Amino acid sequence: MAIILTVSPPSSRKTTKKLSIQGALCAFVLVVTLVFICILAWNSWNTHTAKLHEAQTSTSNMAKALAQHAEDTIGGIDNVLVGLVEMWEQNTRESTRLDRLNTYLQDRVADLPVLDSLSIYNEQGKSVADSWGTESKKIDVSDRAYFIFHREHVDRGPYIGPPVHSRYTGEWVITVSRRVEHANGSFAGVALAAINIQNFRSFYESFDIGELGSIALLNDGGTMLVRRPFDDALVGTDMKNGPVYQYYVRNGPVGTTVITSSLDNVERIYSYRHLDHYPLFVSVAFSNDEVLTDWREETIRFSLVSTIVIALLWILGLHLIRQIAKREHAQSELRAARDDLERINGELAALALEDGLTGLANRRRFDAALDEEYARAMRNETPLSLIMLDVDFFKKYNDEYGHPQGDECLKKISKTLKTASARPGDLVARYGGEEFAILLPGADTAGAVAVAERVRMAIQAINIVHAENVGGAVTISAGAASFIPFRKNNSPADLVLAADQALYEAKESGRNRVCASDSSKRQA
Ligand SMILES: Nc1nc2c(ncn2[C@@H]2O[C@H](COP(=O)(O)OP(=O)(O)OP(=O)(O)O)[C@@H](O)[C@H]2O)c(=O)[nH]1
Repeated sequence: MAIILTVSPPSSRKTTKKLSIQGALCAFVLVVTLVFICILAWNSWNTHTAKLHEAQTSTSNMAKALAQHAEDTIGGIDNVLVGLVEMWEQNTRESTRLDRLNTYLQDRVADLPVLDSLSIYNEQGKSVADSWGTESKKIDVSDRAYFIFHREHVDRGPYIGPPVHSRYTGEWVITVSRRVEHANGSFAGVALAAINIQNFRSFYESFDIGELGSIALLNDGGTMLVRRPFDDALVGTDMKNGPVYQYYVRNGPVGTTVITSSLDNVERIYSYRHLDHYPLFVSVAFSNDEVLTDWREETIRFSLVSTIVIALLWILGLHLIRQIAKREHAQSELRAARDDLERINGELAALALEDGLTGLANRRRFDAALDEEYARAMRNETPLSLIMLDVDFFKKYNDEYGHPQGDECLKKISKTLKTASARPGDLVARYGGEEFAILLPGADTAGAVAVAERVRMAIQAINIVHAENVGGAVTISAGAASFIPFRKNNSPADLVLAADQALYEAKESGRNRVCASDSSKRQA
């Protein structure tokens, strides 16, 4: 027998469910990725802001410290100048005093390493006393800005001039000077302190401001006094139009801003501070690029790690999605296979209880049905009847017409048996060979005999030619038996035996007839 297995396609509901699980997983991975990227961006932005803020705080603190340094330096020197002016004005032109003054100047310069020289010039600009000694007597400073300023201004305050090359050493110096007056208030000369800018340079070099950072000391007129990185050409440069000076002019004595330098085009975070008592201001700057170097490297590192993590997440997610898809597919195939198997099992079970030739219940099913009905009849105390039928002279039929024809004959008889015993609870079975059984639950002997008689006549009526039989057509003999199991206290086998004995009696008494196992026999 060929069994055709058909696999049912997965239902659309399952497909939708599968898609929704995969979609949810996809959405989850996407959300995790986006959250990850947002956290990374947020963290990066925070670090960026913190780094800039940190740099601003550092430059601001440094500007304050350097302004204080300049303040203290200039202040200390100015104090010396104040004393010097006082000493000179009170002891003018006393040669003995001049010697003492020279020594005093040399001692002060020795006390203050930041000082390059201390000197006093008369109203013609000629040196009259200085820390260098006699050689300096030839020096004439009448053309210097500080000399002209004091000659033309009665202001007694300190004057900080633009950087100049020292006429003693040729080095760049920053000059701090005060006016000296005669007793009548007329101009008597200038007391001058020269600061070698190398001192400021060395001091500024000691700070860690990176490769591209800068420190500058400017006067209020925008003239560059000292700058790190040092460039000889920049000393004394007018920076009035520079962005830092312009920002200072607009925003007051203290400030921090990001500006691209007009000198080297480097973008820097600038903090500047004006000195409290002198017309100078200091600016400190860190290169934006250098400030953000660590941040940039960290961001690149984080981004790389995050990219790897996200890639792994996606690989894992896609792998999971594929696994789920495979599992869903396998499950739907399994379900389909199980359904098919159940269906086939049902068919096989039916086939296992069916007679292959006639399609009637087979012997196994008959035995099971007999036990079942027998038990029920016992419970309900109802009668159970059995008809055993046998084709008359069937051996002769086979001999005459051949075995295949005999099969056809059995099929026709089976069909007739089925239609002739039409009650729903009746079971027609092929008992074996050319012998049949009809189980009639609820039927008593009379009913069973009636059914058997009806069947016998029906088979005779289909008139299957059987030359060797009496009447020339196929006939059957039947034996009927009926029990009420409870009362009789017998077994199913007893019912079969009783029906079989009645059948034997029918055969013995001439065939083509029905016999009952009890006294109520009837002849066809
Ligand atoms: N064609 C065919 N013959 C079968 C089948 N089963 C049993 N037979 C034959 O049925 C015949 C039964 O012969 P017997 O038992 O001698 O009985 P009978 O010839 O019918 O004689 P009585 O029963 O005494 O009337 C045997 O020849 C079996 O080979 C079947 O499935 N197909």
